[in-house]
Amino acid sequence: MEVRCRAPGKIILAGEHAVVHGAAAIAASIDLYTEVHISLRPSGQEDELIELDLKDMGLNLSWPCSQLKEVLGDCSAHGSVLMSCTSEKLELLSGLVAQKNIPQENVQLNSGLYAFLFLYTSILGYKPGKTIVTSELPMGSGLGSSASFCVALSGALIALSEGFSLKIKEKKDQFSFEKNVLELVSKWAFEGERIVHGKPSGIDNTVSTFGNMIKFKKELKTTSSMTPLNSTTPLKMLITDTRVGRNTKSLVSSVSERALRHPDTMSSVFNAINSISDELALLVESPAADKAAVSEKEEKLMELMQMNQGLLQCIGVSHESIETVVRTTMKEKLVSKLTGAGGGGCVLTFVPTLLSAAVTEKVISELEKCGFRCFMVEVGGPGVQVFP
Ligand SMILES: Nc1ncnc2c1ncn2[C@@H]1O[C@H](COP(=O)(O)OP(=O)(O)OP(=O)(O)O)[C@@H](O)[C@H]1O
Ligand SMILES: C[C@@](O)(CCO)CC(=O)[O-]
Ligand SMILES: [Mg+2]
Repeated sequence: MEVRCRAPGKIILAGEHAVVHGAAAIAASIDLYTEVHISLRPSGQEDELIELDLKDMGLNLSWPCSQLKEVLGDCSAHGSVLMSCTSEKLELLSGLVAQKNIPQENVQLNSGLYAFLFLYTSILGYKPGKTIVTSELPMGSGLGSSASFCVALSGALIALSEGFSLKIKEKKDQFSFEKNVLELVSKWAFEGERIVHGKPSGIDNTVSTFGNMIKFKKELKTTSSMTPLNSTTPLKMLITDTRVGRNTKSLVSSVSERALRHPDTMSSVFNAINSISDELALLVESPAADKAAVSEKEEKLMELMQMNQGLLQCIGVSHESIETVVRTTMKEKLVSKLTGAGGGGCVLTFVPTLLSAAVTEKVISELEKCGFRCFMVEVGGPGVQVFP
């Protein structure tokens, strides 16, 4: 039995970090994917293994099923029985990963490996199998690499878990999950994200699962709310990867610490970001009948992105490299903001409909001279997809 599943990365148009503290945020999927292929091996043989092949990194790891069972104990694994990783279990998982002597330059991978072992054994138990992962997303750069990894993995595992029927999509060589199964995929991925991030809001796994553009709000006491948005005009975004490494977990906790030091001030900033997301959601869905209306809409959108970037700087998650992108693009009156956790990573630049190709090329060339990598993305494609 085998299955292939892919899930997209994302951009956040407004509201990152504030969303962790209850503000609304707007995110959209992009056309860069993480793909997970799992083939199960027949059980009951000797030397059964759970293997993980991280193709992009050239890392091939495996754990004997018997060892995993001995360390993690018996479990009644099933895709429909959602569970969280306890701190005791995380400790056991870290022991299992530590034995693999991961090269120092890949040490940031550890949390992804804990998430892999947790999701695999919680959903499929100790069934032997080989998982191959490839990704088009730069890892740890703000484009949701962790969420797309967790969503693609959870999707593939659930597709292989007993009792889940997949619906064949008309005319496409592709399967889709029923809506309630999609919700389950997103919830499992959230449990994986908790291992990677510590305190995720859930926006990244939600947009990677459902795709398109969403407005997301984490209700502090109950569950989260997700509203799909229908953008009436195409949004073209230039992404600049500053190549400055950062880690979402530590950036999220640095914002929480600042919020503890200045509760009233930070709460006002989060409220302001919430208003930006509310306004942006209305704006993207508002009709724009002619060129003048499109330009007016784009001006407003750029202003909102600019204000959001200012507030992100104010909560301490910008970075010299991000400010360089903001200044460089501003020379051509283009607005940029960080996306995802900030601290380096990727920056979004809105590309207005009427911007000439010559100006776009000039901006890209200046950014690349700074050592950054630029690429265009399609905004708002499909979410998780599963292939037989
Ligand atoms: N393809 C992958 N294979 C294994 N682990 C991965 C993969 N992609 C991401 N990860 C895990 O996720 C970590 C990066 O997650 P992190 O949340 O810091 O960045 P991001 O998701 O790219 O950005 P953001 O959360 O700001 O959108 C990696 O260090 C690794 O542990
Ligand atoms: C920084 C953050 O707001 C977005 C990361 O893409 C964290 C989260 O919401 O989980
Ligand atoms: Mg992440």
